[in-house]
Amino acid sequence: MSANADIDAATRTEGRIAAIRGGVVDVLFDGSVPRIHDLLFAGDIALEVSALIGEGLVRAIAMAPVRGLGLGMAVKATGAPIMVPVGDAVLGRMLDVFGAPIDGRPAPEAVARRSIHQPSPKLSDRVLHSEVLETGIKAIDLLSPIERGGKTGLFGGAGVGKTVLITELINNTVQHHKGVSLFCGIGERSREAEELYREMGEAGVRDKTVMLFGQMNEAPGVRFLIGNAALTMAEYFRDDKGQDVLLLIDNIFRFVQAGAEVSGLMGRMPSRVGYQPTLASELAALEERITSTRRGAITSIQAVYVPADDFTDPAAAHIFSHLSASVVLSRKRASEGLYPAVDPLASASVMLTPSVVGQRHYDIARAVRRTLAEYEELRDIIAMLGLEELSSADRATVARARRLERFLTQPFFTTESFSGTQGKLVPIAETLDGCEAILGLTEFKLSENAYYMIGSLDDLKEAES
Ligand SMILES: Nc1ncnc2c1ncn2[C@@H]1O[C@H](COP(=O)(O)OP(=O)(O)OP(=O)(O)O)[C@@H](O)[C@H]1O
Repeated sequence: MSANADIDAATRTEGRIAAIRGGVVDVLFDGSVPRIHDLLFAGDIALEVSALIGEGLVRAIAMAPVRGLGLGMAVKATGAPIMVPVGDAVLGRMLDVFGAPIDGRPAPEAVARRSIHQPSPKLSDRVLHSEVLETGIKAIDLLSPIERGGKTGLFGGAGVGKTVLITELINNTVQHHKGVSLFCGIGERSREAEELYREMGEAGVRDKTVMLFGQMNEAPGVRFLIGNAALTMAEYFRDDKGQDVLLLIDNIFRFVQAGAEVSGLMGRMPSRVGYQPTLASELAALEERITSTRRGAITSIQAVYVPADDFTDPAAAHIFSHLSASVVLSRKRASEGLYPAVDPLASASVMLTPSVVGQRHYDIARAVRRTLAEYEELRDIIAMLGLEELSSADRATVARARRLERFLTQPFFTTESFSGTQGKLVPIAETLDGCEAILGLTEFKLSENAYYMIGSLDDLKEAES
């Protein structure tokens, strides 16, 4: 090849649209061909290269509705992937997948930019913590303690309280968190984004928080990549500044769903239950970046929508396998008004061992679970024969279990406006004392309802007097 041809190829970075199918655009380059993940522009519509077909043809995903595009239109290759701003300048801001502001304020100036696609840390760089992040939420701290530097999932079907719980966790933990917090909204309602931005401002924590949104009205490409954009910013705080990062994601299921949409648009054959064949590797690529290294920790809390309340759903099952703690929200509890609707038998955490939480906590948590499990078994008998047919020991178990169930409900700060009850933060020591006292009850002077929506047992005493 002559030197001339080389120069020619390097400068000829313009292609033409060869096909448009939904949000997928094929572009033909007759000079140098862009690489995977390169950013292209057709007018002002951004496209990300996601497959190289051969003979100059690349397949790209549109990051916005493709209205106005036509065959033969010119496409510019930028020669680089999507780059987002990193650094302290993004703190206090609400940004999109390109790191552009969506809070109505000017773009952060003079900032370094990094590609949203980064490898995950090497296995040898990763560290394991065995420290618990206390949330002040009784049911979680007792039964499914959150690992500092680990990944926790909040699982639940539609409308069982995932968003309320994640907002409450922000309220309870962001203020006390020493490092920075990052909120990543994927595929949820835009209204929730606005509410959160306002709440963060009111709570006075916006200055150490970054909020990124790729909401449900946006293109699948945006929803698919917004998590990567958030992680690039989180990695900067972890690796360059050595800070601890609290990463909240609502909702990681929407990432998998966006991947399925992209896969369908790309013409790939779907796999189990209609999901993309690449589900496991796509999810692992994102989840493996959420790790703690010697330089800093990323603690992530991820809301996980469970389609049709089916926990065997491939997306839910795959997400589950990446987590160190899972808080499962149950529809049955929500329908009984037992909020937060944490299912005590299905929720679990690797932190719940005597060596991490201590023998007493471990024993109390087991006793609570056992009592509730026994009550579950007795429910059928009660339904068929009535409570009177039970032995007095079983009746006492039922009485204790129903009081425990109610004691594990809690008024939230974030629901004050519609529940009318003041929110309560309960230290784990008081949760343990309360559960221990209820487990030891032999006489039941107070009604079950006395235990409903209180903080610690001290509130009970107030109600008594
Ligand atoms: N802790 C709580 N206390 C009182 N009410 C609650 C609580 N959690 C949830 N709710 C009720 O349940 C409703 C749905 O909660 P939320 O929006 O968090 O559900 P979700 O699981 O995120 O739903 P979706 O899948 O639709 O996003 C709330 O609007 C509220 O009425």
